[in-house]
Amino acid sequence: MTTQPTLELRGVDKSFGPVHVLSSVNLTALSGEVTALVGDNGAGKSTLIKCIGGIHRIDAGELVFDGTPHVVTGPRDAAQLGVEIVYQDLALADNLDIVQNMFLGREKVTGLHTLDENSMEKLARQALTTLSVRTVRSVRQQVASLSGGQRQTVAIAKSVLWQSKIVILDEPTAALGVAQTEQVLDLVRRLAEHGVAVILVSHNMNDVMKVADSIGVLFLGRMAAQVRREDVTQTQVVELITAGRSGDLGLSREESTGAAI
Ligand SMILES: Nc1ncnc2c1ncn2[C@@H]1O[C@H](COP(=O)(O)OP(=O)(O)OP(=O)(O)O)[C@@H](O)[C@H]1O
Repeated sequence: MTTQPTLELRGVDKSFGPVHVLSSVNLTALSGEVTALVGDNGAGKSTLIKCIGGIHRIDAGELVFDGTPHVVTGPRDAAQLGVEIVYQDLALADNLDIVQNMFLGREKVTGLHTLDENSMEKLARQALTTLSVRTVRSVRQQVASLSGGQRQTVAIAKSVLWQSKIVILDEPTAALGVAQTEQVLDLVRRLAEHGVAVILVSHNMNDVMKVADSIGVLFLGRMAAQVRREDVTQTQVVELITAGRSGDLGLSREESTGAAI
């Protein structure tokens, strides 16, 4: 039985003027799975996620959501399709508390046109509970007082609150210590277990091998291969990242473009 991907990229091209950044990129992300997106500096990862998030328009190819091709016209359009990107710098407002951050720009109001604090507080707490988050003491805590791991937790829980279908995490553990990294990786898995298609952009091979179900490797703007995690060793993934091919896998750069997952 084949499962319909939540997101599929088919032959995506993107250039900036004369700079050809993405060439014929294919990628598949399934609901309930973590799809890692890896590649060396400048391979095109950020450009790719910005294309999915509607920040860049693709030049050619298709973005297919739940089986239907869609021209993503901007970030708002992407959000309506259920895409949420959690950037490394998080874009949380330090001077606001957790509830205010989770509802920023999308506040709930009562019939009397006042902020519905009770309902927002309840929903924020529910989102954290859904992900079994126990590290945050109060949803009324100011974000400035949270640790790096707790901030990631809030940013990820926000995607649960807004029922995102595709959550793209950009280097979520880059600034974290060992214990907090473990907590965030657990959270990434739980997010996928809730049926979200998670795309994890990471340079950290330990993280990738620990949580990914599938790994897409970009090499100089081409998808060198997308492979199941259980079918590869870390060494093979590193080879794909650095050389665009892995002899052991029998995948050449040309042959493997769009390789089956
Ligand atoms: N707006 C732009 N104009 C011109 N070139 C760009 C633009 N954005 C990205 N590039 C180029 O596209 C290539 C891919 O960059 P991108 O940031 O997508 O790579 P990356 O894989 O995310 O790298 P890193 O891991 O270092 O963040 C780079 O050569 C970069 O210089």
